[in-house]
Amino acid sequence: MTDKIIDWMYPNPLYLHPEEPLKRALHILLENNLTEIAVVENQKWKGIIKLQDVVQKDNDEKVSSFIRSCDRVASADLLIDKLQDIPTYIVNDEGELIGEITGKEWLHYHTTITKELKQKEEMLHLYEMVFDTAYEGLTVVDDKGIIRLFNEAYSRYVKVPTEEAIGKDAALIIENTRLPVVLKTGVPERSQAHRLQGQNLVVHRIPIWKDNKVVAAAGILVYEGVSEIYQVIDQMEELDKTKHSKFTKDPNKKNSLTRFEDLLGDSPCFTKTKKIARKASQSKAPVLITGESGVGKDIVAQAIHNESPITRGRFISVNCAAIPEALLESELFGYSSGAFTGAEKGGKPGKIELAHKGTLFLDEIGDMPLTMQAKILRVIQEKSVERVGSNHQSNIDFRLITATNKDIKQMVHEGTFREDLYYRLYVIPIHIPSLRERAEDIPIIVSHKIAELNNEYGDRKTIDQLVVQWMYTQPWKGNIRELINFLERLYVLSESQHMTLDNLPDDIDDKQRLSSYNFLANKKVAESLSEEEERDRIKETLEHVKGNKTKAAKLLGISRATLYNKLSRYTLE
Ligand SMILES: Nc1ncnc2c1ncn2[C@@H]1O[C@H](COP(=O)(O)OP(=O)(O)OP(=O)(O)O)[C@@H](O)[C@H]1O
Repeated sequence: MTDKIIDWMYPNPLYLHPEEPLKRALHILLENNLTEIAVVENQKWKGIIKLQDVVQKDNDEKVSSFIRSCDRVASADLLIDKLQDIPTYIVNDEGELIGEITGKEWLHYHTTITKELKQKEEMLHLYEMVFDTAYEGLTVVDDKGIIRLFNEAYSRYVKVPTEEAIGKDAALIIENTRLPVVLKTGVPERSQAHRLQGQNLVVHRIPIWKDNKVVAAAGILVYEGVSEIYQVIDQMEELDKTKHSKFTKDPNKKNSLTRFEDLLGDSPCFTKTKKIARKASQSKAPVLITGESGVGKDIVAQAIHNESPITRGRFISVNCAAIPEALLESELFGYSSGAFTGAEKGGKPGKIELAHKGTLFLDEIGDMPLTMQAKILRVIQEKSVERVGSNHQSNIDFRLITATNKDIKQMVHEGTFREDLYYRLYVIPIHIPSLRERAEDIPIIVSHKIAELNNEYGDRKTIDQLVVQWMYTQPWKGNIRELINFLERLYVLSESQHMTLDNLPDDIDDKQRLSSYNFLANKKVAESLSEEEERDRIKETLEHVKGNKTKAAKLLGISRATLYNKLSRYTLE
């Protein structure tokens, strides 16, 4: 409920027609204990008549002769606390009477807000108590770095009384504080070691974003002493061990692989996606993951497999768009020896066979040719597979995850995707929202990526808040992949330790910028480049990363294999 009049007014006010006799007017006024009443003709507001004007008059006279104008008229959009007097008549833009605020509505509004205020006060008191009695040191600084909140625990750590700290610049009160840096960068710094009063502590520094701007930052000192971390880590390892034994999985098998906690982002829409994916991992039902390119379909599929207590085999991934149609069948089904000229002796198992007891991930399923769709459908129905050139059927048991950035339902309507297969795949649909729809996840992704890069390059670079703000405004058509490629490029190219907007290349305008960064991943851009231009861009990228092909492929947004192909085509090796 807002404070607007529309939410509080009485929508069916009493009124009279100008042609009605005073007799009726008097009757209504006296019966309802009113001193005035509205007059309306053809729904249009005409004014009011007052009891004092009509009380001694001839009862057969008409209401129209006694209408007075009245300035207690307001629109329904006005805030109720702006009203000067009651009763006030609510009239819309067409001049129609649509409600009124009398003493009754006014009282209702006031008792409600008083109650709400009281509840808020109680909540505030509760927050204050939690804040003050928390075991962790908590502080909040405003956008200028001035301490606004400072709890008892924090006061103990820094040995400055709370009253003294409040209102002071954090840099003067907290030794080596990095809260001003977090205010500047807008990027959270979690679980960082910090030395305070000769004591090693672990701190979190969290920027608080509002309307695309950092408005404050919170500092949290989590542990009394670093040694406690080791105890916590030990406890966590214990917990992990019991979890693995419960699921009787090989604890080393999937440890280094993607898990749900590795999926960065806690925006409401992405949290929902993760929740569905987590549930899906506990069953064997087929999953169909949809979402634009680069949103994380592949890693969500991996997390589902890795967290599954059921699929103990391998995660086998096949990109249906990347394999030429002629090879797809032998890739998926394998072949027997002598199936065709050049076939390996003893034959070769296909990806479906390799996924036995594990997960088969068919990426870009929308690009699977119709003939192959029929064959896959048969495998799903019969749970058996036959290698090309053999008539031996092997039973197989696998969990199927498919992904696409196409509208498969539309493809079914158009007849390019089999309806029966669609319904086999569409059991648990998981949609991953685009980065545009969850821009609030950008800072956490940036923070992780920069920490990773710092680790990799043995550096301590930071990023300016304006760059993060600018990131909020970008379309990120290539989603997370584009964002992390962009960050890596910015990191590598920036010569200063603090990456600012100045480090963005200025030879291209904003719109082109991002598509140019991983230009080869973007089909349209790649197609529009001449061979010479493509060669130059690859050469330039390789020079920037000092010949490191893995990094070059990442920056270009292509696989290493594609990069090698291009290098040999352009004789750049
Ligand atoms: N939530 C996330 N947290 C961390 N990294 C992510 C997240 N989502 C995606 N990524 C990273 O972004 C890149 C692209 O992700 P992925 O390959 O899974 O996308 P995709 O939707 O399968 O793309 P495509 O449709 O082009 O195959 C990968 O490097 C992946 O690790």
